[in-house]
Amino acid sequence: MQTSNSSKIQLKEPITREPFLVIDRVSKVYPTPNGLYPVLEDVSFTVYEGEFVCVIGHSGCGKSTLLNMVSGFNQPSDGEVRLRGNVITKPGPDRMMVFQNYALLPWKTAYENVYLAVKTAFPNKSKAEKHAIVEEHLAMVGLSEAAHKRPHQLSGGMKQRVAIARALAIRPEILILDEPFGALDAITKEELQEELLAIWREHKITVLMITHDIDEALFLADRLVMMTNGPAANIGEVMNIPFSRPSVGEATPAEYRAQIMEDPQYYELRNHALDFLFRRFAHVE
Ligand SMILES: Nc1ncnc2c1ncn2[C@@H]1O[C@H](COP(=O)(O)OP(=O)(O)OP(=O)(O)O)[C@@H](O)[C@H]1O
Repeated sequence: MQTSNSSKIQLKEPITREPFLVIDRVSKVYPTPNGLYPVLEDVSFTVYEGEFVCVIGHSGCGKSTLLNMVSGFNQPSDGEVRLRGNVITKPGPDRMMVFQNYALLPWKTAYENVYLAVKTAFPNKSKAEKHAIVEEHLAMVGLSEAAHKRPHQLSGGMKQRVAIARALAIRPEILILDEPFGALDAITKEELQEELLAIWREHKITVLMITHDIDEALFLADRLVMMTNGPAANIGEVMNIPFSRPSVGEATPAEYRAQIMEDPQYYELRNHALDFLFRRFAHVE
């Protein structure tokens, strides 16, 4: 376990040591009727290519603010965020975000929702190429059969699958997930976690994901970033999650979940994160 975000972190499967996404001394201050409100202060963190990083912290500590600065929807008051060395100043197709509330166009089918994003991102591709990309990504999330349904005809889990397919179809450099499974029932949530892990291990995408669920983070992430409470929140600790994920063909994500849940270390890590959130940085209203 890391006790400082500045110390060297031992990755279990380093894909490259080149920094990929760098959050560099970022602070954010919001103007409010009662004066300036410092949400984040001097936050630094590096994500490596192909990593799956989860961010956890109490409500209002600034997790969405931080991810919105990575997506480019929000700007730091101080410091900068860089992707492959380029400072992020606005949203771009290299960073796709998926939200808790799906954000699908209700009058368009699942297919059309994905197609529209593909058309916007790849205007020079032929119709056949765009069609192939849409089909591939709907199949990736198991939605080929439901391609022609509109959002109101889809369950919450299916809607979130469309949102994930839409984000991945753009082939982003990094997938940014803001509590994507927070609104789903427990069984659907586990199914989607397993699908996301399968997609991650097959396609080796880089993922940055907010969650409120420690078990979700232990199942999915390489590292868990634990935020302190605001105002002026920072990274309190970065937990290295040491479980080696099985390669494709070795074990399914569901079997992997069963394996780690039999490992005593799982409960040590879980208790450590719980202690961080509910004792060391307990939320005081
Ligand atoms: N545009 C804004 N103007 C003023 N204050 C804001 C603005 N956006 C967010 N805040 C405040 O900044 C703080 C952090 O908000 P943020 O949404 O980033 O937190 P969070 O950790 O993602 O919370 P949650 O887990 O509830 O989604 C909160 O106190 C929020 O009220």
